[in-house]
Parts: sequence; C-alpha cells; structure tokens
Amino acid sequence: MDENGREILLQVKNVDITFGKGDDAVKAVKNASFDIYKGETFSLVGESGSGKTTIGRAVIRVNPCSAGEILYKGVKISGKIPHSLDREVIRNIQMVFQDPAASLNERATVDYIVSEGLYNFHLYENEADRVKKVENMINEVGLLPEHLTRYPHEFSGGQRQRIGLARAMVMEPELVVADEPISALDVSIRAQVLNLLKKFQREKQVTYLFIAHDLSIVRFISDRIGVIYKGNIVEVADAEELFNFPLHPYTHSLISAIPIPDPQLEKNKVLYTYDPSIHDYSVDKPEFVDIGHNHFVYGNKKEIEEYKALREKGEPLQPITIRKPGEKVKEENHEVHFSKAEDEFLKTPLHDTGSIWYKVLSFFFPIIGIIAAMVYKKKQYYHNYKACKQGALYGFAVLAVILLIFIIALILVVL
Ligand SMILES: Nc1ncnc2c1ncn2[C@@H]1O[C@H](COP(=O)(O)OP(=O)(O)OP(=O)(O)O)[C@@H](O)[C@H]1O
Repeated sequence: MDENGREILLQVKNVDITFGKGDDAVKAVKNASFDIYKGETFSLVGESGSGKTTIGRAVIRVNPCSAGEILYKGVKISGKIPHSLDREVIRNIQMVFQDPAASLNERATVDYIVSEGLYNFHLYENEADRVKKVENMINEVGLLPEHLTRYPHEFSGGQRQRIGLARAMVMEPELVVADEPISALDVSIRAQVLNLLKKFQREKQVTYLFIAHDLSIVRFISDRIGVIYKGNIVEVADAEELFNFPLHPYTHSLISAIPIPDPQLEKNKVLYTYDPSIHDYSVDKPEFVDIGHNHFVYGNKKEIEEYKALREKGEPLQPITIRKPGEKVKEENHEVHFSKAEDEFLKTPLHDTGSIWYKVLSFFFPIIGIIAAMVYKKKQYYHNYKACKQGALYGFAVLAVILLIFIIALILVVL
C-alpha cells in the first residue's frame, strides 16, 4: 500500500537494463522507477527505441535487469526466483503484443492458442470445462465458437488481436502488459480493441501496463502516465495532472504533437521540438524527484526548483501554441511526430468508418442513401458521407438504366 492507501501491484525500482557487453553494451533503460496500482491503467509513452518494450519484457521476466529490482505485490520477481514464484508470475502477468500476426503460432488452431496457458497450468476441471472456458472467452472478445477450429492466417489483423487478447485474458491475469496493442491495426478498428481492453478492466479489474509511442492514444484510457526518453523516465503523473502541468520539456513536445481535430487550428499550430542540449548536467546531476501532487520529474536541482515553482502557481500550462494568421514561425519547430494514418484516425469521429455496408444499403435504397449522405456531410462524418453518396449514385444510375429499358420496351410495344 502507498501512503494514500492504494494497493501497489507492481514496483519498478531503479532498474537498469543493458544489452551486450564491453564496448558494444547498450544501456536501454537507466534507473527507471515507477509503481503501478491495482486496477489502474499505467501508460508508458516515448518515441521508438526509448526502452518501453524492454521494460515491459523485464516485467514478464524475459529481459534481465542489470541493476535495481522489480516487485510484484511486494515480492521481488526480477533475477533468480523460486520456480513456484516464476510460475505464478507467468500466470498472473500476461502480455499482449503489437503485431498479432507475428505473436500467434500460425500452425496452431485458435482453440489451441487460447487453451495453451490452460493446458500448461491445468486450469480446468475436465475437457468440457476447458471448452466452456475457451468458448466463453472467444465470445467475450467478439469472435464465434466456430472460429476455434481455424488458423490465425484466416483472420484479419483486428481479429488476430482479439485472439491475442483471448489468449491472455483466459488466464485471468492480474496484470497485462499491452505493448502497442493497436499500433499495427487498421485505424478503423483501433477504437474497438481499446474498448475491449476497457471492458475487461471494468469486468475483471485487470491492471494494465499500456505501452504506446504517442500521448494522443493514451490520453483517455490512462489513469497515470510515465514518459520515457532514451531509456530515462522523465516524468510520471496522473493523466490529468500530466496534461495540465507537463513540466519536462520532452513531455511538452509530445503534447504539442497531438493533432487538434480542428483543421484550421492544426494548420496554425506551432510544434515544439525537444532539444536535450538545453540541460546542463555537467555538475548539477539530475534525479527523478517527487514534486508533490503525485507528480515525478527528472531534472537537476535548479530545474526541479523551477518545475516546483511552476506547479505551485497552480495555473495549467499551455503546451500548445497557435500561430496568429500571417505570423511567422521559427523553422526549427517543424517536426512531424505522427504518421498519416494516425493523424487520420485521430481526426476521424469514432463511427465514421465509411463501411462497405453504407454503400450497399445506399445502392439498394438510393433516396435514403442521399438523405443519409446529406446528414453525414452536415455532421462532418466524411467517410460515411462518401460511402452513402457513392452507393446512392450507383443506385440511381441502375434505376435510370432500368427506366430507360422499360420506356424503350413500352415504345416498341405501342408501335
Ligand atoms: N535484444 C536486444 N539486443 C540488443 N539491443 C536491444 C535488444 N532489445 C532492445 N534493444 C535496444 O534497446 C533500445 C530500446 O528498445 P525498445 O524495443 O525497448 O524500444 P521501444 O521504446 O519499445 O521502441 P519501439 O516503440 O520501436 O518498440 C533500442 O536501442 C534497442 O535497439
């Protein structure tokens, strides 16, 4: 328990993770420390190569720590541990991977993939009980029992991620390390997988260590957020606190990179680029310090004093600057952090999928299709608008041809 009476499920304490030896050694994680409370979603955010996955893999005991320790419910699980504890960790801490295609055994049926953990830990009374557990889980992730006899390559990316989720959740884990679980998915199905993760949390009180490379995705799903830059955790705070008071300049840059849904504002937004050379750590060495409000920042004494003073003012900081019309911006601030697909996803309303069904229905009922298209246009659901318009136009074209044939036939009969 911490001083606020919250139960701490996982503690990462001063962890270093190094790959290789001697001159070739890469220190991927440096003195990382954070706690994860039971039932929360703790997100770890940072650019590619910053060490997020390395930490996630250390939590599931795949990567060894070269210094520090990881505690699960107060018990050390890093380094050498008894076999029984190792099994407990494997069962209770599950991982969901970024690439569902690579993380599922292509030669095994879905039934086997989902059951594997149950077999390894004998978590069923008899065959009927196993089948029941697997079928229930496959239903819970939105797939059907008949899918169980199929192989992963027969599914779409989103469905494969659902299988990966079923494989993890059937074990009834307490902690799930979700390593960029939606990054490899089509933009239109990312929200569905996020909603599924949330549903499991509501119903089964599962705790998440959610790994992502940008803040926009984690903003609305996280209780707390840790920001990592080149192996150093630079800031940890409650999600609201982090967005209101992004004290470390790297966090500032990540927030400024979040696309604004209004295209006009987005066009005039000044992107803030993080320049690590602003820190002078030659004498005054940096530390990871609790500045109050459950907020930790990495900095030297001088910086920490400045951060504390900013925080104590209590006025939310404005990490996003919008350029006035005609105002010039310094060239250095132009760095694009988001892929086009992510941009698109974040600017698109949740149900604006432009699904093929809008086209099909509009084709058969073109008048309704045109009305729907007008409504969607007004609501700025452009994908749905385009689908309805296209379907309705084809529908009208087919009707016109039928009418023409009918008129020609009528004329021929009359003559
Ligand atoms: N097995 C390994 N051997 C050597 N270096 C490694 C290994 N795994 C990771 N690294 C290095 O550790 C650093 C952190 O990698 P990591 O995969 O944790 O980053 P990440 O933040 O998860 O990035 P991404 O978002 O691209 O997955 C990188 O420099 C990477 O090259």
